[in-house]
Amino acid sequence: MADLLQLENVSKAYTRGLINTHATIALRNISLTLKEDEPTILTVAGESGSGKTTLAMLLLGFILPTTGRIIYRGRNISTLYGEDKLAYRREVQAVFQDPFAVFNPFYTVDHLLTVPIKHFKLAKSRADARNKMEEALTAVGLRPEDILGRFPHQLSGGQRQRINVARALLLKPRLLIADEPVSMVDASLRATILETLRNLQRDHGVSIIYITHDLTTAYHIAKSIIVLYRGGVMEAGDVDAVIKDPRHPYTQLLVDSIPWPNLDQRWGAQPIKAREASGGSGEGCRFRSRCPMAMDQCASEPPLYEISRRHTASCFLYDQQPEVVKERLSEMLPA
Ligand SMILES: Nc1ncnc2c1ncn2[C@@H]1O[C@H](COP(=O)(O)OP(=O)(O)OP(=O)(O)O)[C@@H](O)[C@H]1O
Repeated sequence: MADLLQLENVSKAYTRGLINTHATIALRNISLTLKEDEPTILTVAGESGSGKTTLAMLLLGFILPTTGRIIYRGRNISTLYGEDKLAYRREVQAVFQDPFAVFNPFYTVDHLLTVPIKHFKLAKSRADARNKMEEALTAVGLRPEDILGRFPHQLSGGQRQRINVARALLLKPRLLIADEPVSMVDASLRATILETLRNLQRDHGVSIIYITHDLTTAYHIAKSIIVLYRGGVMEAGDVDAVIKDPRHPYTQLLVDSIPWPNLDQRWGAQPIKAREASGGSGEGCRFRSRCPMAMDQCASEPPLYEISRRHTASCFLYDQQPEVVKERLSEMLPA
């Protein structure tokens, strides 16, 4: 089976200074393979400075590796020119962290979507262009009639990020580099965007490299994971296995640092009672020992766990302040 993408011992050093040169090794000896006929979601996880964005920049061809090769469908990307380079630019798309940054506030959404259509000559006529925009918006769960004609400030952060995904989808990419796509989006919208990405992989055959510092969202959507630390791969494998049973101390640290409200903690005189103890099953949730919600009683609004494999990342309690957790739990749990 042919490889879609292959990284062979890729390293990247940034050098500065002319006489006393100083090098920062941002990535060292990274190797990975994605198969062409098996669209998948691979997470690249790591703390700040571990080399994640450098990897994204390399994959998008914005910078060149210092050593090693990036092979896309059999071709070294640093040797692509002309039509081949254009095809690579079309087939490998990106969604970045900031859903606001790519929008020009003076233009409507239509403009953002029309530019790639024109640049890559994707449509034969205006009507065809309009159909393609509508198809892409529908594929990411947006209603074209609600979205087209609007200015960026008239949209929510989650809508803007899904429009970014739709823009990528217009180009029928084979590979999507999603660099922290949900980190600037409200917690309640994260699951929707992650679900959109998963649909892209499942229904449109797009492979996704999902870059994040957040292991819960990685666990949520990815099949496999590589964990970066100071530019090197610390651990790699099936996401379930790596997160449930991290072998490397750094991965253990990352897993242990997943924030979660301490439900043993007492606020005031009243202990927080686990709903599990009062009959809920909690089945299906990885954090059921820590979360008081049973799956059928999970109070995420809307009940996001339904679209997630586990309701960890999408649980609205996930990254709330203790005061909010206290308030919401007291509303939901029996006294
Ligand atoms: N243009 C550059 N010149 C010099 N050093 C750089 C440059 N870009 C990144 N670095 C360094 O390379 C290392 C990896 O940076 P990178 O941005 O890839 O990390 P990251 O994991 O994406 O971090 P974050 O999550 O904070 O964005 C860091 O030590 C960073 O300081």
